Amino acid sequence: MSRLQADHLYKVFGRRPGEAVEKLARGADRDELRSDGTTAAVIDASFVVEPGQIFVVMGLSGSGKSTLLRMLNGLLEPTAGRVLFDGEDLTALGPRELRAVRSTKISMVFQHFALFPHRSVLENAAYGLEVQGVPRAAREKRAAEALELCGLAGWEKSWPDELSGGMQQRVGLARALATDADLLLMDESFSALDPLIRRDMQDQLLELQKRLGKTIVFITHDLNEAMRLGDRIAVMRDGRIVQLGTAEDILLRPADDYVASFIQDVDRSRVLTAAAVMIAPEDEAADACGCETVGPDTPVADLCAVAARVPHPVAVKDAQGAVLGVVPQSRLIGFIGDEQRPPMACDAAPGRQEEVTAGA
Ligand SMILES: Nc1ncnc2c1ncn2[C@@H]1O[C@H](COP(=O)(O)OP(=O)(O)OP(=O)(O)O)[C@@H](O)[C@H]1O
Repeated sequence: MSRLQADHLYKVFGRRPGEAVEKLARGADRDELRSDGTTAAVIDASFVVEPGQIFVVMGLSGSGKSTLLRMLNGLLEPTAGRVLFDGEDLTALGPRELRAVRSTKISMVFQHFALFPHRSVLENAAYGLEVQGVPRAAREKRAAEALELCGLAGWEKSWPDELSGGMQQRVGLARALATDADLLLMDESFSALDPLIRRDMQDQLLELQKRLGKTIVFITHDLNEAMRLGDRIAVMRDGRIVQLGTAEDILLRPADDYVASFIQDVDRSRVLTAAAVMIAPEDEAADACGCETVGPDTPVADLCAVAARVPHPVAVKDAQGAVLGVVPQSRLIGFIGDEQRPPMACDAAPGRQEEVTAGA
C-alpha cells in the first residue's frame, strides 16, 4: 500500500468553489477564474508517495505548493478530491481524529525554524512529544537521540540564539524526527540557508533518509535541490502538476517548454547517472579486461573521470559484477551537451578520423 496518495485534489479560494472545480475539470485555467474573483490554488493534483520515498514538489512562487502541502496534512480541506494516508481517507476524518493523526504520524519542518527562544535546544527538540503528552524523561531521551542523529550532540543545553542558522534548522529537523512520525512534510525547509550550509543539510537529509527510511514530501522552488533530493518530482505551474517523474525523466524528457526552460541551469553531469546514458554492450569484450568500471548510480561527472582513464567504453556493472551496459566516450560527451544522436559521418580524407582520434 502507498503511504500517501493525492486523488484529484482541488483547492479553490473565493466564491462558488464547486462551480469553479467543474470549470477547471473541463480544462479552464486560473486566469479564466480570476475574473470571477476566484483563485484556483491547486488544480486536479494526483500522485502516489511510496513508503521511504522523498517526493519533491517543485514550482515557482504562487504555483500552489504550500496549499497542496496543507491539504496533505489536513490543515486545509480540499474543495474536491481525497488524501489517503496509509489507506485512510484524511478528508473524511473528524477534527479530533485528524489532530491525532497529525500529532503522531505527520511532522512538519518549516522554512523559518520556529524555535522557541526561551527553551533550550533539548526542550525545543522535545516539543512535538510534549504536545503528544509523552512524559518528560521519555521525551528528553528521544529528543537527545534525534539531536544526535542530526549532529547536535553536546548542544542540548544551549539556547537557540547560540546556534547558527544551519544548526537551528537541524533542531527543527530533530524535532520532527523525535516524534517518530512516519511522514515528514518539509516546506522550503532549507531555502533560508546559505548555499554551502544548504548543501550540507541536503546531504544530511539524504543520509538520515538512508538510515531511517522516512517518507518525505519536500517543497522547494529550486530545481537543483529537487533533483538532488527527490526520488520523484512533481513540477507545478499555475496550480497544476505539469510533470511528474524522476530527475532523469525531467532532464531527458521535459514535458513542455516551461519545464525545459527550468532545466537549462541544471548541472546535468551531477543529475544523470551511468544507468541513464549506458547502451547495451556490443560484444563480450566489455567484461574481458581488468579496467576500471562504474556502478549504475555513478553520476556522469564521476563517469567522465573514469572514461578519461579507460581506453575503451566504460563498463557499467551491478553490485554482483554483472555487466549492465557500456558507455562510449562520445555518448558521454553527447549527454553533457544535450546531443543524443550518433556522430555524423566525416567527409575528410580516409585516415583523418583515425588521426583526430589518435591526437585526442
Ligand atoms: N487563503 C487564501 N486565500 C486566497 N488565495 C490564496 C490563499 N492561500 C493561497 N492563495 C493563492 O493560491 C495560489 C497558490 O498559493 P501557494 O501559497 O499555495 O503557492 P506556493 O507555490 O506555495 O507559493 P510560495 O512559494 O510563494 O509560498 C496563490 O495565487 C495564492 O495567492
